[in-house]
Amino acid sequence: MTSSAVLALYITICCVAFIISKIIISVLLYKRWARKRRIVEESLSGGKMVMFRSPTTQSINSKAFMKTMMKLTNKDIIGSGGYGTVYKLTIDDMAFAVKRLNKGRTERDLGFEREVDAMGDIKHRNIVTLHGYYIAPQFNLLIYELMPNGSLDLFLHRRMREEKPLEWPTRFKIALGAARGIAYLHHDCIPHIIHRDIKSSNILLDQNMEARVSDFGLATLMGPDNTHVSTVVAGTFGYLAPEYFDTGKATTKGDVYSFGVVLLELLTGKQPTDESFIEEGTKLVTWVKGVVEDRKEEHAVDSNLINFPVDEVKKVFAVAEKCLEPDPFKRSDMARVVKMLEEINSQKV
Ligand SMILES: Nc1ncnc2c1ncn2[C@@H]1O[C@H](COP(=O)(O)OP(=O)(O)OP(=O)(O)O)[C@@H](O)[C@H]1O
Repeated sequence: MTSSAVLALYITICCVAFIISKIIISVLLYKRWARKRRIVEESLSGGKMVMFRSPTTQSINSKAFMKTMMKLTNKDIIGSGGYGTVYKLTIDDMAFAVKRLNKGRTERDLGFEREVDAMGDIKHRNIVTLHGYYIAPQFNLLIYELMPNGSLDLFLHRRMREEKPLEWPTRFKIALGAARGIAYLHHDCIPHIIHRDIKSSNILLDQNMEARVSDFGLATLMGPDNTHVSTVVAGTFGYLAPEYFDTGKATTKGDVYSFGVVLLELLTGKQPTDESFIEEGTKLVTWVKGVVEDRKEEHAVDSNLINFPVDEVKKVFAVAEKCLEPDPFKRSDMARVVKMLEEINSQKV
């Protein structure tokens, strides 16, 4: 074969290979697109979307919402917990936090039902708003308002180096707001609601750093004549009231204890399960108790707090102690806790 014939053969082979590879890539891309479309259609077909009526959501089209939902990727994840993954979803310039719970494990399905039952009717400035939900054969979604400042634990314990620590007035505002939210659940909702998982990662912060109680996956509705609800022990280690381990009974006083632990986090900047406590064979609640008894509260205050009103901080330590009273009958209820914090607030100079 002449050299020009060889060259022509090479060029032909290259062209054919190029065209075949293009065809293969196109087929693969088409298959991927078709699979995605099928997933969207399947989830849209068997599912039911419910949006609660509100000025924010009335213009939202469920199909468009679900299509946007299906396009979310790992980049859109803003958090994840024991029950699901939380994504940020923006549609028509409105931002939502969408919690996706894969179906299959009964406790997750129960968590979803509890959350919808407990939160469906709640409207309170210190409780995160549930805008709606979606039920499909493979998964469930909970659609919340997005809290731009994330959760309190991020600010207290998982802060980036360059971020400023929370100042005392903000900490106090968060404490009072969270207390009002929990008191509303205990005293004003009918039936009363026990949250059962009060902790700093379930206190979210809006654009003004106002506290909003969230995550009602363990919440329990209390019948009108009940004082407690018997359950298996659930909740988060470090926040559970001592009597809960013995009795397995969820009561509003259990939430008060957990709120006391959150107050200690705000005051000391320490996590209830801080490694240093485990090494010393103690825990945050016991350590603070000793410090308060010795009247040395200043030594326990978060070292990130440079300027703080000593008297006010001591009074908040005293409120925390009332929440952490080991005997639930002697422990204050949430209405009393709000009152004590409001009194401290009104005495500010
Ligand atoms: N409405 C929201 N707005 C902004 N961020 C949110 C919202 N809801 C949840 N998040 C973020 O997602 C994280 C996970 O929330 P989720 O309620 O699923 O779990 P958790 O409370 O952290 O843990 P667990 O479920 O194990 O108790 C939160 O800590 C928070 O940072």
